Amino acid sequence: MAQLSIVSGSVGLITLQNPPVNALSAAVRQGIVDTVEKALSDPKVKSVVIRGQNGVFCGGADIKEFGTKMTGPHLIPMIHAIEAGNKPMVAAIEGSALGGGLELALGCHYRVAHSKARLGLPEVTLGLLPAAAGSQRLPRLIGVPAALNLITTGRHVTAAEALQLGIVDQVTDHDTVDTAVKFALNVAGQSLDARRISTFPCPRPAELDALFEDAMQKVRKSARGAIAPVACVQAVRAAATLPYAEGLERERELMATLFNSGQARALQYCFFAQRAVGRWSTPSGARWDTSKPVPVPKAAVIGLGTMGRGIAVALAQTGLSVVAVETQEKQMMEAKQAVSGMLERGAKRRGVAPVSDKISYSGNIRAVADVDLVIEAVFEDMAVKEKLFQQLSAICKPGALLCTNTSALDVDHLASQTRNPELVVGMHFFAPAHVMKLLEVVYGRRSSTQAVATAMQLGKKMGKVSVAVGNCRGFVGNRMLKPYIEQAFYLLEEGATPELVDRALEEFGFSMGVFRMSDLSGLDVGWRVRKGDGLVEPGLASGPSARVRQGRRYSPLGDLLCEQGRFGQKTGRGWYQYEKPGGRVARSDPWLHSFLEGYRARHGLVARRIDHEEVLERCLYALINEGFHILEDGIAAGPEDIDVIYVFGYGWPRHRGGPMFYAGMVGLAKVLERLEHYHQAHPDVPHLQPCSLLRRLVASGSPPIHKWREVIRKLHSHL
Ligand SMILES: C/C=C(\C)C(=O)SCCNC(=O)CCNC(=O)[C@H](O)C(C)(C)COP(=O)(O)OP(=O)(O)OC[C@H]1O[C@@H](n2cnc3c(N)ncnc32)[C@H](O)[C@@H]1OP(=O)(O)O
Repeated sequence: MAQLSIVSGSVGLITLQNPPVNALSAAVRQGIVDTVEKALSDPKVKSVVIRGQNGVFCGGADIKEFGTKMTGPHLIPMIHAIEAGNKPMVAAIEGSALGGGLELALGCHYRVAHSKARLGLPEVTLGLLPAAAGSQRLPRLIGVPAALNLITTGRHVTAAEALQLGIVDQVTDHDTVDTAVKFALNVAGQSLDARRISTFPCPRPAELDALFEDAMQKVRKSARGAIAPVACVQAVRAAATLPYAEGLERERELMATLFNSGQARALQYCFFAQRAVGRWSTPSGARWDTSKPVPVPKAAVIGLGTMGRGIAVALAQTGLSVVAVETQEKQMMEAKQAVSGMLERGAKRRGVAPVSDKISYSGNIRAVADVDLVIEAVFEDMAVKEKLFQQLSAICKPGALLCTNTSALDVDHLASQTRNPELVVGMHFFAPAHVMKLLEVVYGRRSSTQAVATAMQLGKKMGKVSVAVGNCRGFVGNRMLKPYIEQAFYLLEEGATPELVDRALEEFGFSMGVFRMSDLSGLDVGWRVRKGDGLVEPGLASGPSARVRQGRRYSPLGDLLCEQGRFGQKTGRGWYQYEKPGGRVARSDPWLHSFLEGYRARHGLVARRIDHEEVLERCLYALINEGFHILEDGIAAGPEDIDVIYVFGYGWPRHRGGPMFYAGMVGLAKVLERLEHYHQAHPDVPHLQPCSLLRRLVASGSPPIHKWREVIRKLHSHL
């Protein structure tokens, strides 16, 4: 899967052939070994250009091969043979040169890149390090600080930055291969002594120890328990402190540890899961590859609160004309200012001009008459939304899609308020909507294939990871969050503190524990929902019935805090205390601790010692159990959809793969056994009762996650 031809009389042109990204599969590696050998031994060939087919240099090692038995030549000796060869080798980089792709290019003596190319060593994002000598060559080429930055973050750099850093020798706007061939003709016959990066001494910055300590501290802080970034620092340190061959050996050892870690498997699973959700399907038979989205040049956002502002910005940044509607004057004034600030900051970050002219504002809902798609982001109240959908149905042009940004309400009910329910879907964004990558596209019973396809495509255009999900209370993300939060409340009743619960979850890898998160998003949000559900009963201060609602265990702790005006960060008090309303730094609050003691005393609850293991098992397994119910109900098409939603929308640590992948890693039988144990201890908590799909999976031998769909399919065919 690599071909050699001779061009311009004396240049050997090697073309990697493995679409779509020319990943370095065993066949491609063998092809490179063979063609390089041929080119080096052919007296007609004076210099060589290596390029990739179809405008992509190389996307790196073939990730699909990672879980399989290694066959074919190894990358390190293959790249070494290129570097050690006695004819100049020039990498012609178009599209991407990532991971093993860039390492291959670093083995070449020269690199020419197209101005639109992207280069990087993203192995860390797959739980690995650049172990085809990338961790040893890159610091020798561009210095330790820059190499540390690229290798520990995995970020892709533009060709311009690569030139500035010294990764490439030339950038062109013209045909890359033609330019590289000319380059190869020019350097033919020249000495290669100064071009073999592995022979370069690694620049040793002053204060080397301090630099690495600082780098280590930084990655430990941001890695949230991921081990690959730490190993990356160690590998670069080896480059800076050891001779090349010893550094290479250290790279190999570190890689072996990472490769066999569950984290690498989890991160590689996430890579493919993120792509799998794009191949969506619905129970009605609608599919990504057979449905046709309609173009959406003009959209409207209704309601310019926090969510509406973010959505308007995200749409404008995608290039759509946006009509932003807000009926309250004060809110409109604040929104205009906030939106223009967001657009300016976004433009500055991306190095482009702000797109303020893309948004027009109106206080009149009739302004949406000619748009192709409306996203409603008004107050989370069914009566308000019902009325709005009735109005939209009358105002909008025929065929316009009506989307709701509700985070939990019934999309079918909203659709029933319109003349064309097939044009209604949910587009559930996450705050801040112009930043967060996740979008849940909620199809209702009557949503047309075209409506789902259009919302999915718009999400993709907006740079979102869009997941198609069915309609139910809370959809996927928020439905699973409910039992998780509920367990956290129960743990407080039983003797835990917010600090203990949050610490356990943050050590697990969540960006924020449940109580810090609740303080950030506002306790009043859940309070309003519980009120709407008829769960809040302020009169019931004590006695056993105070902790039972609608026939099941209920914790009124959140309601009690709200009754005290403790809404979290915005009021300066919640589960923690803050320096002032709007403060960000959570501090332990003695008031809260004595409040909890008083609460337990009032309800005859005796505090017991609760450890991190119990916090994790109860909170996470309750959430996972709900995930199995969601699969059983057909609300998510597969476990990947749930995992992507949790990783991109809920701060689930990516190196743990998502809740469903994590359940598989822990062992489904263990998850089942612990749920049974906790349900026995808390029979009044239905969320702890193991889902029958989990039982069925365990009974069928706990198949690997990619086989779950078969079990689910069988289950559905029996229903
Ligand atoms: C040791 C480890 C070493 C030496 C490594 O090299 S590890 C691999 C390092 N490389 C990467 O991490 C790059 C991964 N790929 C990407 O970032 C992107 O795919 C891309 C920037 C190269 C292209 O992006 P895009 O154009 O948006 O396309 P997709 O991401 O959708 O990918 C298209 C299909 O190609 C599959 N793919 C991509 N890269 C690889 C790979 N390295 N190995 C195997 N398969 C790869 C990807 O899954 C898509 O497949 P489908 O989903 O369409 O089936």
